[in-house]
Amino acid sequence: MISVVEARRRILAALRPGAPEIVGLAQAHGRVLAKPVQARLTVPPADISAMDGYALRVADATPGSRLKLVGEAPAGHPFSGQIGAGEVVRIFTGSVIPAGADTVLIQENATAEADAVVVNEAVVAGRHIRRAGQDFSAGDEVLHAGRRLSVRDVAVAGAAGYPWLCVYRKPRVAILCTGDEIALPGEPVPAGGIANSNASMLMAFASAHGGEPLLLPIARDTEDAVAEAALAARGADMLVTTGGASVGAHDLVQSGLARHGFALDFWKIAMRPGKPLIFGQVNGLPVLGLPGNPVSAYVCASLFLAGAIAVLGGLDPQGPVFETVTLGASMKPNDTREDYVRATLTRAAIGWVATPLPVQDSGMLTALSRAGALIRRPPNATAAAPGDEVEILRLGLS
Ligand SMILES: Nc1nc2c(c(=O)[nH]1)N[C@H]1C(S)=C(S)[C@@H](COP(=O)(O)OP(=O)(O)OC[C@H]3O[C@@H](n4cnc5c(N)ncnc54)[C@H](O)[C@@H]3O)O[C@H]1N2
Ligand code: MOO
Repeated sequence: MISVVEARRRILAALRPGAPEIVGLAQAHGRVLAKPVQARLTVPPADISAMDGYALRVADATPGSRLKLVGEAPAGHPFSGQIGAGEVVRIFTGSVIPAGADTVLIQENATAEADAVVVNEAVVAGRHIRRAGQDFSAGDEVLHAGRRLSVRDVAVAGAAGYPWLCVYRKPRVAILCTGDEIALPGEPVPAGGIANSNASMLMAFASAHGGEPLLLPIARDTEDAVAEAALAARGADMLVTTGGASVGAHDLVQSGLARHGFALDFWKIAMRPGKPLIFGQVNGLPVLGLPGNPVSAYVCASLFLAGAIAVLGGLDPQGPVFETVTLGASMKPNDTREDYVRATLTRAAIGWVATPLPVQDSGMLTALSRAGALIRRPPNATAAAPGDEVEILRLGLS
């Protein structure tokens, strides 16, 4: 059995991002930039006023002086002339500073008359002026390729003059649930059967991590059904299966895929839950074979599928982010498998406290849903006591 770290390394090393595509700016949110954004515009485009008031020369702005009003320049309508000695132009926030002016007198510090303005407060040179290019200049690389675009990045690209962006395609994640006993939620359940919770869980998971989920029909426990489903997955960027990963006579994922020349990379990892994880390729399509137990499938998705979707979507490989918190209850020594223990996460005076849930069965979805974190127990970890430090993977919306 290989380690969790080695399994992640092998999966991520086998994946390449799909082709880039052009999408509208708002749709680019959450996508990974395939080409850098070089500003088409300079922002601000010229020296502009940050306030409503008057543009003038600082030398004229002595308190009590009466200056001649020679024009008005709203934002978007620059003053075409030049400000001379003793002159002011009415300006507004966003107005281009007229030629000849070197400062701004805010309107609260001036008295407006019909054709003149009286200065009430002294003014400092350059005050309230945003300089041309203060944010960026045309040609500057304002967003680098490989960046996952935040809402703020979308605003930067808009300001830089882009109506669309070139981003990596959302990875298409085909999801295949196997088993004679499962039925889609809402459909009649066979005797002794259960509702297929893995399908919707993995579809939501794939979407939350930037993928485009495609649900294949359930494959019953025959090699034929699995082989047929593998054909249906052609065109996807990854096939994720659940169930049929273990050693039972009805665990047919590998043998079904073998009909199409399945090239196994690894099977079985030193992890609990998630031991029977499968990874390989069928005709160049990466296949991640998750265990059927819903908790095992989820934990494997968190540790491997999230990173896989990220790489397929154009991001650099990166591991899950662990935090160190305080343990809330004692834990027994661990065996040779890396353990991911479902735990509640509470905020106390000492900081975050993770307390293992009493039942750790890998079929217990309610415990998984109540958990706020997975405690990572390294292989062969010694017994732990309340107050010890533990590493956790926080469980958020996904
Ligand atoms: N003799 C051994 N038996 C098992 C071993 C082992 O090493 N030796 N490993 C165990 C471990 S660990 C796991 S994990 C499971 C994984 O088995 P499979 O991937 O083959 O999964 P199934 O047997 O098909 O199903 C397991 C369990 O999960 C339920 N299931 C399956 N699909 C779904 C679904 N889509 N939605 C909800 N629940 C699902 C299924 O009904 C079973 O109860 O194997 C152990 N056995
Ligand atoms: O590894 Mo299984 O995934 O323990 O339940």
